[in-house]
Amino acid sequence: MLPESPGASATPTRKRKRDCSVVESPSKSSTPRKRKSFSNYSFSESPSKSSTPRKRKSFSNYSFSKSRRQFTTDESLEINTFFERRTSSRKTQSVVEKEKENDLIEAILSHREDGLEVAEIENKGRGVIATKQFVHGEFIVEYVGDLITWKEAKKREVKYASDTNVGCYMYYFNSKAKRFCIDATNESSSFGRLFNHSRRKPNCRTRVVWIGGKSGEQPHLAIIAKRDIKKEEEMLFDYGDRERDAIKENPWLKD
Ligand SMILES: C[S@@+](CC[C@H](N)C(=O)[O-])C[C@H]1O[C@@H](n2cnc3c(N)ncnc32)[C@H](O)[C@@H]1O
Repeated sequence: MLPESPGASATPTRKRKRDCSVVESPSKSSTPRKRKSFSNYSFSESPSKSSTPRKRKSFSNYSFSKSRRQFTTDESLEINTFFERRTSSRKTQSVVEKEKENDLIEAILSHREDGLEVAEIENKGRGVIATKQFVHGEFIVEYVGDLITWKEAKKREVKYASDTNVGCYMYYFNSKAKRFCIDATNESSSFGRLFNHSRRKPNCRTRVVWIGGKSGEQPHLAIIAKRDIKKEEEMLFDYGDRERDAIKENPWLKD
């Protein structure tokens, strides 16, 4: 039995960042004395032109009175019209998270399975090896199988247990307050069902991804890189089974 790996049901935290729009503040050193109170003025020209000799300027929104040596201006205009408004091109955390989610959905729907091959692994039977590098957080493959209820899964387990030639490919998990199982017992060409277990040094983890379809939204299990993975490494995730009886029967669950 492959129960939900730690954290599989957890909703990723999304930290909100404040809006990155900034209004550039004026540089004090370049400000001529007589123009000190900016809040009363608005200029139609950009700050870069402020070094132009005064005589040549033709400001449309204010007039300069020589006698009083004061500017008068249309005060209804805002200070922002003088200072160039800059908007940061950096993405907020929520935008980055949304893009990652969309990438996962795209990878699942397109059945992405590249960069993997099956190999015989000592004492484990078949396993999956990386044929390319994966970066931390990258989608690797979907754990494909029948999506069934826990009740149905328990029934199937009884049936499978009666045949010693049938291995265990049931992945149990909770999501959105419901309990599910993906049964990948039937042989298929999908790599996900052949990932072996490691509790101590897993390089992959699972993540539940809900995708809408004809029959409504359904959970999918994406296997993603828990850290950077080198070519030739075996792909391993933590099956999460901590039950004493299960460990007694399958001592490799401890490793
Ligand atoms: C989901 S299958 C993985 C693919 C399987 N090795 C195969 O050849 O089809 C799970 C089974 O693989 C074996 N297995 C997984 N991880 C193992 C490990 N760390 N050590 C030994 N056997 C392992 C166990 O027999 C387990 O029931």
